[in-house]
Amino acid sequence: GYKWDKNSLTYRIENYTPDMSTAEVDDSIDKALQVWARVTPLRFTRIYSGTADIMVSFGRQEHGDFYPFDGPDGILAHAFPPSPGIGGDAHFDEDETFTFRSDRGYVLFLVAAHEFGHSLGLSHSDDPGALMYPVYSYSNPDTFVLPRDDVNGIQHLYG
Ligand SMILES: CC(C)C[C@H](C(=O)NO)C(=O)N[C@@H](CC(=O)O)C(=O)NCc1ccccc1
Ligand SMILES: [Ca+2]
Ligand SMILES: [Zn+2]
Ligand SMILES: [Zn+2]
Repeated sequence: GYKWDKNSLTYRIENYTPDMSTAEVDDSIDKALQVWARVTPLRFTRIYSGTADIMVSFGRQEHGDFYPFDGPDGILAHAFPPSPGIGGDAHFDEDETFTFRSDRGYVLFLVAAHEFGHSLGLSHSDDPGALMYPVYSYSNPDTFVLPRDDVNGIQHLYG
């Protein structure tokens, strides 16, 4: 389908990047989901075993689907639109350097928030200020506000 037919979704962090502490990864993923929960009826519950709607993992090159990663830079991550199975899952390229708050490397919170947009059914935006714009650009995670284009997009699906 093009959207989830339920508002309560589960997520599971399957593995961790060595670039950050586990607490920083957990916080980045949680905050990235909150970005979308704040403007929709969607609610996210973390589970620690079994299959979640949104399975979060780090991998490099060939990592189990037909979309191998490409080494440092280029593709940073990808996520699958809503559906059973791999739908909703978000994969992060382990050959990137992910960071918590620094502008050196890619801020995991920002990349994850973008990927979860895809996990919820959003495509890319042509608005250069949008989170769903195809190319990453650094912004301070502490002052991040979801741009209007993205709010409109997600509320069009789940508003
Ligand atoms: C064709 C897809 C698989 C490209 C892939 C992407 O959009 N994933 O959601 C990706 O990693 N795009 C790069 C840019 C690129 O490959 O040219 C990116 O920076 N995506 C992550 C991103 C984009 C905007 C804001 C935050 C994070
Ligand atoms: Ca890459
Ligand atoms: Zn993948
Ligand atoms: Zn994308």
